[in-house]
Amino acid sequence: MLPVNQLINIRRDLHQIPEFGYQEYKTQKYLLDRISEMSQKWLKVKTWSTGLFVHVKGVDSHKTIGYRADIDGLPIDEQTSYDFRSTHEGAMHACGHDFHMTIALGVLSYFAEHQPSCNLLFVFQPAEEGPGGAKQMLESAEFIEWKPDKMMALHIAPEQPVGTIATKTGLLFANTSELFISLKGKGGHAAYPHTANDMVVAASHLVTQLQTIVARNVNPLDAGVVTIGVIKGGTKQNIIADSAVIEGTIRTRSIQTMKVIKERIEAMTKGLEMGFECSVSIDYGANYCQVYNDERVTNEFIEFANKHESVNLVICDEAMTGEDFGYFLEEIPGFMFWLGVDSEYGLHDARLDPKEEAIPFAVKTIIDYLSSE
Ligand SMILES: CC(=O)N[C@@H](CCC[C@H](N)C(=O)O)C(=O)O
Repeated sequence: MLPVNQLINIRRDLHQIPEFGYQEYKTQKYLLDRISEMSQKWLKVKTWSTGLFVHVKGVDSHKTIGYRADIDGLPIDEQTSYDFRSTHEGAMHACGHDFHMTIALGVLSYFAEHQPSCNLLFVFQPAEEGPGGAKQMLESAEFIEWKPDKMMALHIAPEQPVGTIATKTGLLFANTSELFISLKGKGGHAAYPHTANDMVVAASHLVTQLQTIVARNVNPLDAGVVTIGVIKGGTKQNIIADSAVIEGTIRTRSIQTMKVIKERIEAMTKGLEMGFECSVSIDYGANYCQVYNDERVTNEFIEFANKHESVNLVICDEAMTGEDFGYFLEEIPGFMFWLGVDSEYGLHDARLDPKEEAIPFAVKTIIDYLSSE
């Protein structure tokens, strides 16, 4: 296994160069450089867009296990006091993908030295935060050639202590849809509101109305989320805005509820068009299917984790987070789990502070798991 200080250095290097979906050029080069330092005896490396596939030939080539790590960062201005803070202004690894990549490299470097019993396929996937890379990688010729029989992935969990692995069978992460709404009205002088159709007022009404969907239209025994993360409109305090945009995300436990929420959004925007004499367009951006852990494969992993003396196994509840890893699990039995990293601040927070002790713990645990296969 790579020495702990090398793993930490890798994480810190990656932390400094977060890049957005399909712009992960430096990240891809960094990963290729680290992989080129490993023994190549059993490795085959293929780039895919800004991501990578690394195939490790096992002693017995009849079975392949896929291990996926996502590689993109988020548009967040980092507010940590690290001396290895992001060097890319306005970008941060605030969802732990620097951890995910480091752990994958740590596991890969071990199996580059110790031939695994079955084949392994490491998938370094771009654009998890959007617009999504899993579906495209899944459909690629490289993936089809090396298609795994089982897939696994992890995600850091700030709220769990180091040493914890949390997972469950069945639904783990929600169905998601991005939401982009664009409003067009008529601008004008702030002193002449009767001559204009103010899109700041219309957008404000719509944001408030959208909040009623989960409260009034979703079965309380089911669950949904409509979060608006962006509202933009206007150019100056004394000009009535002729346009506005609203951006958000929808999360549901079921595909049916996603349909209900989208229908309600469409009905509300139609009402807004009439009420404010404006035009509204909706774009649902990237949609991710749920992450659904296969019962048999997940139970086998749970059994392994239960027996592993250094693992604190937690059977957790599902979460409304999204993950395009769900697409892999639609086709291939597998599972995802949360890795405890004990951060006071959560995912997508500019102060996210995951504890680096979680990295060697994860590398060792995953090596042990894959070695037991
Ligand atoms: C684990 C995590 O935080 N994943 C993201 C996935 C984003 C999906 C998409 N861009 C959206 O916003 O709907 C999450 O926000 O849950």
